[in-house]
Amino acid sequence: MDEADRILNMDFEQEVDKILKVIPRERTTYLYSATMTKKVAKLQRASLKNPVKVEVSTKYQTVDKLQQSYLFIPVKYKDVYLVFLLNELAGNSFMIFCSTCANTTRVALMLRNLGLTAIPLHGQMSQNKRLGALNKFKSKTRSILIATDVASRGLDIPHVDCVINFDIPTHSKDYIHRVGRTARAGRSGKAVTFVSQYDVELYQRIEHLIGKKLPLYKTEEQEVMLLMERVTEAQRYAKMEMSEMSGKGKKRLRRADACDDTEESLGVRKKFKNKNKTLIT
Ligand SMILES: Nc1ncnc2c1ncn2[C@@H]1O[C@H](COP(=O)(O)OP(=O)(O)OP(=O)(O)O)[C@@H](O)[C@H]1O
Repeated sequence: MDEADRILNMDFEQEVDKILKVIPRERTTYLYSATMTKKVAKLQRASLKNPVKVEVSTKYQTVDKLQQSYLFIPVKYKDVYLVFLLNELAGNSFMIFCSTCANTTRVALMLRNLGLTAIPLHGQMSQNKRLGALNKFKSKTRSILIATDVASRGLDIPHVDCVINFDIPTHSKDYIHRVGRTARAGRSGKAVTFVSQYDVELYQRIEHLIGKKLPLYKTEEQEVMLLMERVTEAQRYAKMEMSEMSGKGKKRLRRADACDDTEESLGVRKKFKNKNKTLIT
């Protein structure tokens, strides 16, 4: 059972029970995770007999080649700092994590309005669309994947250079999984976590979990603010596109993946495209 601590959560109760019913009682069960649960109630669900635990380390660790930092910024400037960071680190491929499907879509639209090749991936998309998004990112047709925690585990895409926690993870263990999407198998990578005035406690929990204090990602505020006007305009168009989509979604009889149509050309984007130059050249 891979990502066992997640699979043994009660939200997978029905699926796990179904599987346990059809597999042999006499078996060897292996549970894997970078963050294995110690909760007996959860482990009981895997029906273990005489369990043996093997661990690489007693504390949660991130790899040495992962360069981690954080940005402490007011919540209202998160978008502009994101655009700044993507420009500063241009040429890399990014995984950006958001906490909700709606924010994933919004950020993707906003970045696309600025000419950046961003694609969303979240749980409200059909499996086909999820695979499509993933393939575009894997084949480097898109250099920015914006995802919810649906993409925080298990994905092995070696070329990911940088993980950005745009919304801080609410469960600090998810931090370990998210940043583990880069610096895989001996490669190096970067992870930057956005910390707003509302995230301080959650951030402290993360530092406690990984057992180290991370450095601040250095930026010049004046330089970042130069982007404000263009970002504000891109936000405005993204908002219009979001409401255009929700209208469209209703017409389509609530298709589950309606909010993923960021790839389809919408009237709003066409109007905007001519006005705005690509930020990353
Ligand atoms: N012994 C090894 N030597 C070199 N590369 C390896 C070795 N074992 C695995 N790899 C490579 O490391 C990458 C990560 O492996 P894998 O996806 O199995 O990791 P994982 O521990 O399941 O990661 P996660 O749980 O974070 O998704 C893969 O590209 C795999 O080919």
